[in-house]
Amino acid sequence: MQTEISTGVMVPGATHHADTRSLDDTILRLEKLSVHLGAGDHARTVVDEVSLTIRAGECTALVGESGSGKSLTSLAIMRLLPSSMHVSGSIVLRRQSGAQVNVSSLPRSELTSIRGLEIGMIFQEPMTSLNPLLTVGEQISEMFMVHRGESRQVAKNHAEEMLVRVGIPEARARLAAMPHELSGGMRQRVMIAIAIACDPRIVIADEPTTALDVTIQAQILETLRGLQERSRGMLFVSHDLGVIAEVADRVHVMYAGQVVESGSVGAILLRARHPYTMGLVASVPRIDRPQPRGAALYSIPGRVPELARMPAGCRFHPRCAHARAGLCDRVVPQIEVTEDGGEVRCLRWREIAPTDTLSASQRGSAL
Ligand SMILES: Nc1ncnc2c1ncn2[C@@H]1O[C@H](COP(=O)(O)OP(=O)(O)OP(=O)(O)O)[C@@H](O)[C@H]1O
Ligand code: NI
Repeated sequence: MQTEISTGVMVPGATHHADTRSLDDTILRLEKLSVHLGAGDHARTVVDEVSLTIRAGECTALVGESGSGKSLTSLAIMRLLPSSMHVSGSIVLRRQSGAQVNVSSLPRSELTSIRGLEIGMIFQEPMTSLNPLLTVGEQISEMFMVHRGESRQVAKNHAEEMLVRVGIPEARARLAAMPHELSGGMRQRVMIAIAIACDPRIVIADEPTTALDVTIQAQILETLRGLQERSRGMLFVSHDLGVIAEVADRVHVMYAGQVVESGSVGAILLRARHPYTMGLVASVPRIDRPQPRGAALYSIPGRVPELARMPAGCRFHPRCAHARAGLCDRVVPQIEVTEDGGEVRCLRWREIAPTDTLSASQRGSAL
């Protein structure tokens, strides 16, 4: 059932950022992208009408707990979903030629002209995405040989340049290294080199630093930030709002397959409106507010619901301290646009929004 009670402006879909920037900055736009699993009576929607924009020079982030649909959203863009899934909605890509295509309806034969060339992808675990039997030089060179038709020697020189660009020392010698001879951080740099070799205008990074220790994580984030200065746009996926705060310009918070809030990174961190976002913010360790020794960080009680047992009304209501019986357990909240151009999917956001999320979290766990 759809909502009949409105606490504010109702907006179908999530396409109305109060944004003054030129539309020409847009490289990729998801319009109500949904991912469906299975067919017939057993069909389930695992990603539900996600709309977002990736712009040149900007990093758009997806954040949310495990199982919220972040990876499926990025795999859908790359057309890498398992065969048991299909999508609805559109994935509009402005190609380097200027032509617009809907990636979701592109014939398979044209996908090689998108992957690597228009969109590069970096995954969490480089060991599973790198070929263990080829040197890193061969794997980077292959991008130039396949996509640009370069000779082996020219491609090798370009591969060396890429290693330098992603901060790998002794690049010439490293070309001959096998993936297992490199540290986790170096392997992730190789993955980045492969992803950006053909200068794609979009890079999708799905948990690119999750497998790395904190120091290396910071270095990789620094490298990724450096790559963004140009006309490239990034989609950055992470469950860690602390990492997101370091790289993102805009943030979309996902819960149980839906975007529940979006906004600038500043608005999300300082003026979260959705109780779920407030919980995520309160669970980020803060350098300027050290935890008392032995004190655990706040964590949101409960778990993300299973697909087969999606709660009625607001999907978050069973975990929400602000949920009101008779309302939140009955009425499905729609996306509403906030005055600062953000979006929020909560029936009570106007009543509960604190002036400052930090003061809310400082008050303790009472969200
Ligand atoms: N191949 C699959 N078959 C069936 N269900 C799947 C498959 N892959 C993912 N799912 C389900 O879809 C939902 C979203 O998964 P997804 O991997 O996108 O989550 P995520 O937000 O990336 O989580 P994580 O932080 O753990 O990577 C989950 O409930 C998951 O169980
Ligand atoms: Ni994931």
